[in-house]
Amino acid sequence: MASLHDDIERVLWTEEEISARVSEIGTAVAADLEGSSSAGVVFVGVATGAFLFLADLVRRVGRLPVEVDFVRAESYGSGTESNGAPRITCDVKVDLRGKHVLLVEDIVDSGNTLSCLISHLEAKGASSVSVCTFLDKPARRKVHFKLVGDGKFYRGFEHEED
Ligand SMILES: O=P(O)(O)OC[C@H]1O[C@H](OP(=O)(O)OP(=O)(O)O)[C@H](O)[C@@H]1O
Repeated sequence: MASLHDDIERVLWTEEEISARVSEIGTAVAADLEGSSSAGVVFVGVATGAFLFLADLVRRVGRLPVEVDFVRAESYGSGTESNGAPRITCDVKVDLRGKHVLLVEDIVDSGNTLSCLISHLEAKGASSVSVCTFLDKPARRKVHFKLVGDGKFYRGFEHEED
């Protein structure tokens, strides 16, 4: 079985840099969502890519009470180009009505997946939808997404290369 490390061409950020950045985001998210905690805060990870970032983030939000769930959206075939029509193949189980959702991604590229998932979570009754992505590639954006309510956009790192 291939190792996760077999695909790594070069290191962009060290473990220490990533850890420090995730701590900064966790602190910011906790401060922003503290006042919303009585309504309920749900972190929704986009499976499967976001699972490690989500786990790291949850450990960095201090005492903010959060529920955790996952959603899966499939937009890529065997290649690396989005086909523009993500399909939700595994949905959240938590009741999102009236709650504040933080959608946690590993990468935002074309924006197709995010746009689809934000609409989906809004339709499930979330009163706000924020987004937190480990990596953002704004130069590759094809779809502009709109956050819900007083939702915010958090990014760990920005990268312009393919
Ligand atoms: O902005 P977009 O162009 O929509 O691309 C971003 C999406 O693509 C990747 O998921 P992928 O479909 O590769 O699934 P995976 O996380 O299970 O690998 C990534 O995890 C995002 O969900």
